[in-house]
Amino acid sequence: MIGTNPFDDDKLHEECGVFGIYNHEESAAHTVLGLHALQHRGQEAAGIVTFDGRNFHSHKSMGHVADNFNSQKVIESLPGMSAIGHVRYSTTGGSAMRNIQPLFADLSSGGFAVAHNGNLTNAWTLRKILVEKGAIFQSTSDSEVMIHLVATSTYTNLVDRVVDALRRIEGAYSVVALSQKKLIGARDPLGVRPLVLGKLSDDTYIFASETCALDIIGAEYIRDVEPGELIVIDADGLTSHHPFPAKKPRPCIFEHVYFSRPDSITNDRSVYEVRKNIGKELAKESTVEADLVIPVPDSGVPAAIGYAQQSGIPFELGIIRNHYVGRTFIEPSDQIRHLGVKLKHNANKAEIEGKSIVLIDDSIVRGTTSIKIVEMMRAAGAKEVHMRIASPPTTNSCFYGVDTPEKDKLLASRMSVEEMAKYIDADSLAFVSIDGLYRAVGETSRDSNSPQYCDACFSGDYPTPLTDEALGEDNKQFSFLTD
Ligand SMILES: O=P(O)(O)OC[C@H]1O[C@H](OP(=O)(O)OP(=O)(O)O)[C@H](O)[C@@H]1O
Ligand SMILES: NC(=O)CC[C@H](N)C(=O)O
Ligand code: SF4
Ligand SMILES: [Mg+2]
Repeated sequence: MIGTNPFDDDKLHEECGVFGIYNHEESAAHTVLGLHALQHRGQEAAGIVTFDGRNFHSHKSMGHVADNFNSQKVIESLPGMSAIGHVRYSTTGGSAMRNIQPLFADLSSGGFAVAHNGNLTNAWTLRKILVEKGAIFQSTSDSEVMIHLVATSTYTNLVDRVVDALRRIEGAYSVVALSQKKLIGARDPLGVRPLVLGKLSDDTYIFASETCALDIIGAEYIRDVEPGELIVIDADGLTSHHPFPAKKPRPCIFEHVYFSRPDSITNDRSVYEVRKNIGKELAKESTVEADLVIPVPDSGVPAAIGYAQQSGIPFELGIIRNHYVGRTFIEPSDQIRHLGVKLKHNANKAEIEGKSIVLIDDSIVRGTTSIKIVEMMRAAGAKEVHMRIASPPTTNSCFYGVDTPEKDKLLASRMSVEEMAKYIDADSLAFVSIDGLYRAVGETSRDSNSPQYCDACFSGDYPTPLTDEALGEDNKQFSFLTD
């Protein structure tokens, strides 16, 4: 027997993207496009489940959407007028075939598929209870707990059973679910992860993690699914439910900093505008005399534009990015990540040589990117290299569906800002303040009594109980097949 803990891998973790469409002749093809637009949220694996009025169909694959859903044969294997899809970056349960979503099960009420973005903070605790009662789990993913809770709920109607299941889970979830008759979209009571509602025609509805997935299929953005809201779409149209006690929302502020695509609207705000605002706040808080503002592409670009506009220092592309390399933050080993930074960025020497530069990046996580980029700028002849970061120091891990490694691997949890500056060999280093970040999203400051966003990775203030985490690793051992 192999003794491992299914909820403890040392893989890197990030986001996922979800998509759902109801009542469209080309539901699978639209889902492929939607997932392609959400590819930045998860590049490990992708999956689609459709329903054709009689049977469910599924295609899942490790890797990118464009590489695995690119043939007519695959699309034809997914017939039906409704579909849900998922792009995955694992947070709980390894990067394995059996953890690819949507997850599917035959319930007493019929087929049921679920796609989940987020991470449940009591998944292990619930799983243990369910296994003791005889549940046979098929995956090591936290998301599967939801299916078992729906399956074993004593309510008779499917929507009640879903609500019953969601009431028992803690943590973050934006889910889309598909049954024979219904497409369901739901967001956790705090609305930590995003989910939007769109429309293609009078009775063709769409759910997606971000509005960029609506744009790609020409759908109209209607509104965000509200925190704590569950929307059911079926032959009778759309019904909205608010089954949880009302809470002040705490959407993830890191979506604005890094995760969402800049052309998306998240929490009613343009991600691009917010990123530019963060750059402006950063310039106000941490001015420096320099010849050029240089973004660390891609994610540092909007903040660098804001910084340049506010400071009046010219903006130049001093680093060129190779677009055929994925996001380094989410590559699956330290070695590859280190190599990734070199493969990905190159100095535009002609611009850099002899200049004092302000480098702008959105975040420092492990410091892998910063250390290489500063070194690269110096090798290209930069006179001075000042680094400015468009988020506060990332000092805490995320338990809500985003890859931040264990706390001790986060550079800012181990070092002061001065120590980090030395470590990355920058002439100066500064981060935007937490209030500066809140100003950038339109608030006057962070309300410390009742924060408007989840910002736990900067503040350590987790908005939900961390039930599994509190048990400690030693108490969470399971005998389990490795992924
Ligand atoms: O301190 P680190 O551990 O290096 O992580 C932080 C870096 O990772 C991300 O970029 P990434 O290269 O992943 O993606 P991007 O191209 O979207 O900016 C982020 O934008 C930072 O640049
Ligand atoms: N990043 C995510 O949202 C992942 C969803 C889910 N927790 C999984 O690991 O599959
Ligand atoms: S801990 Fe950070 S990354 Fe995670 S949900 Fe909260 S703000 Fe977002
Ligand atoms: Mg980056």
